Amino acid sequence: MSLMLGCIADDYTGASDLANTLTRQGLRTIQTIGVPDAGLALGTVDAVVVALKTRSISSADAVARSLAALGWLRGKGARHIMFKICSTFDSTDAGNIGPVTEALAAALDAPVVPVTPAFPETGRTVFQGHLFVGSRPLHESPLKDHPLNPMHDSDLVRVLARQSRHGVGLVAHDVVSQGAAAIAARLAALAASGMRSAIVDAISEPDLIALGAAALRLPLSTGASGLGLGLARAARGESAGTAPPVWEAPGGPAAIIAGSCAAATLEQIAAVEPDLPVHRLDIDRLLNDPVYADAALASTEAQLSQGPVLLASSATPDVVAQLKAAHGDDVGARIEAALARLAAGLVERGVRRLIVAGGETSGAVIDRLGVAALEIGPEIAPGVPLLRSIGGAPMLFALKSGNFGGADFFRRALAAMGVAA
Ligand SMILES: Nc1ncnc2c1ncn2[C@@H]1O[C@H](COP(=O)(O)OP(=O)(O)OP(=O)(O)O)[C@@H](O)[C@H]1O
Ligand SMILES: O=C(O)[C@@H](O)C(=O)CO
Repeated sequence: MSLMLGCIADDYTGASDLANTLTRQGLRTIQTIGVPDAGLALGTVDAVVVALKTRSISSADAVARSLAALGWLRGKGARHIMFKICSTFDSTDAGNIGPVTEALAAALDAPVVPVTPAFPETGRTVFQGHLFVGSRPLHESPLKDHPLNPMHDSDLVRVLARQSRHGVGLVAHDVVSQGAAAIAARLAALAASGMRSAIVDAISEPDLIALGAAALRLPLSTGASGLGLGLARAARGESAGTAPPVWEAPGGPAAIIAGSCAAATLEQIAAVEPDLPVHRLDIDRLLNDPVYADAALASTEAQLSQGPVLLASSATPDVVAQLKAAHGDDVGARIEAALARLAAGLVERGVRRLIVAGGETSGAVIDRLGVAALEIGPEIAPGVPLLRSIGGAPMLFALKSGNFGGADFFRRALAAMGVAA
């Protein structure tokens, strides 16, 4: 059986966000962690999202890993490839959205690649090539303070052009609003004039549905979950979707690990603090004192038998800036590794329901736990589904993108896992 859609995601929370959207649009979807081993039983699926951790690595590595994922998806007969990026276009001038898109396009012989991070359900819209987060342009949103890739330019044609070897065009909203045929004609005209990719405006679901129909005729598209919605609608027709599965909650305690410093995550931690133990980690000690992590784990043990526990490195932009100045630019990666070790320690202590906040943090944790693939369950919040591991003793997960979810996200996620907080 060939796949309707083969997707390559540049981080793990982004992958589960896309898998959630595809599932809700009626495509049977699974998320794999990296390129699967030959032994992974796929079952009958319409779409596979291969989750990579390539958003913040060197562009050469990101290209190599994405091409490996492409090779596997083509082996499964994927009819269209979507490269899933962040709805806030998280990247630097060195990449990786441009280099990976161009490498995939070359491998697929794609004449032009439509690119849009629009995801109106979570407030991300693109108009005249400018990305808005809610009512603010990207460069005035909290993304200007991101610890790994602060975003200082809202003009995505300009941002993508700085990362690309070929010209970048724009399919503006006046064209998008005329529907799929008009979008396809504009993309073909841009290709004829030498452009190899184009930012596509989208401010609403009808825009995304029109874009999906135009994009599906091409071999490759790049975007966030809104593009996924459009592609799924086009691939699947007007299907009402499949009912989300109901899973029996595994026994064992629940815990939350937060490595995201996004404004939404900070608010979510504060909101749950009156109801459960919150360990705000001392980053200097976490990075430098070999016994600190063990002591932190030991102090959670008695608490875990009473209810969920939250361990957080999350900090405000001023504290993040101080830590980067004191420890260097790789402080983020070192914190991720420390949080992943803590997550493994929690699992050794019986935790079977785990919520992780932050895409890079989720990548480090899921890799450390050796999860091979994930099934997609009911939606907890827009862009965040409940997940169940495939292979081995099942665990439940929620992998939350930094800026997703309302103030009560952790309570909702725990409830979805059968835990009262
Ligand atoms: N106190 C801190 N100081 C500096 N960096 C931190 C601190 N706590 C966490 N970090 C790092 O900040 C980065 C946060 O990235 P992560 O992707 O996990 O969250 P996010 O960007 O909010 O989420 P997403 O990518 O899903 O939007 C990680 O590299 C993490 O280790
Ligand atoms: O698109 C988004 O915003 C998310 O799925 C994500 O990728 C954040 O890491």
